[in-house]
Amino acid sequence: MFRVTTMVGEAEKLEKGEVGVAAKPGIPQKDGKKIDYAADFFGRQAFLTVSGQLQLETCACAVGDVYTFGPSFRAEHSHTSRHLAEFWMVEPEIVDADIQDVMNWAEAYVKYMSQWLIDKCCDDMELMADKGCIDRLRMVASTPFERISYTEAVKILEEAVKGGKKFDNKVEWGIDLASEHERFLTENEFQKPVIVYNYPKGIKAFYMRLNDDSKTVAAMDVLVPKVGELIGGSQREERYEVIKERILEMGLPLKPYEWYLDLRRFGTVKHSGFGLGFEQCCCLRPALTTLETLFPSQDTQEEQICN
Ligand SMILES: NC(=O)C[C@H](N)C(=O)O
Repeated sequence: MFRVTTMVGEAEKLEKGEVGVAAKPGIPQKDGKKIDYAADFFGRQAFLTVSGQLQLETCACAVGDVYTFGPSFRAEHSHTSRHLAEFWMVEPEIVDADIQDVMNWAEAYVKYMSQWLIDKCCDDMELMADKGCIDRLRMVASTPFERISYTEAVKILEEAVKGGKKFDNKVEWGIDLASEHERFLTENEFQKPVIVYNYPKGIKAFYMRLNDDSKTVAAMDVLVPKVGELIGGSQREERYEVIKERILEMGLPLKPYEWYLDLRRFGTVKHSGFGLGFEQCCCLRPALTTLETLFPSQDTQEEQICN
């Protein structure tokens, strides 16, 4: 019934220089206003989706709870243990759900998968997994996840720094948490999965619902030991005027989002969703600690191009 497609028309306009790219920092350019794909992440023009979320919101508003499971792409080098240029993501979109509901769903889902693996694959894991793996899964399946706001998370990290803990990345309210901070929270501070919610609006996407303080958005990340971020999600901004303002505030053009804005313009419903990184999820399980070891044929920056 539904297929996520890339916005080829928009990409063509970008290539012809019909969309003002000059205003966008970080996009390589040639001849003044055309995009220089040779200097871009994949070295040539590529049509890749980072998420099916916006289209999925349309489906959810029409037919109720929905999900997709498919490939997603990020312009991230695959040279570290945590990033892949291509990965698979499970993305549910849930109607009549707020940030509390979506945190409950995410926690229940991770617990369910962990328990399922314990019940069905214990023998396999005993054969191939590291020693702590089954215990880790049991802990994830049975322990209530800690829930802290981003502001509380920053306070904990600042206290740790005062106490002598050294991080490579700066800890400051308003800056995104780095992997090392996320792992500190889940592995050292709480020693169990942690859900961090209410992030500063400046570091999150325009579609996340603005909180009453006008500084934070109803976003949440689920962090788990050994992996860091496993899930990212949010309550979606359903108020037409507010989301329009957020798009403009982030320097994005309104035109490509008109169809998305229609979902608010002509009446709407409270809804929320999340994305679970499938490869990250697999790292929680067996003894494989890097994403590359899990997927021998995974696509990297050099290899990945969809024509
Ligand atoms: N469906 C989601 O909320 C996931 C989010 N759009 C992402 O790409 O990470």
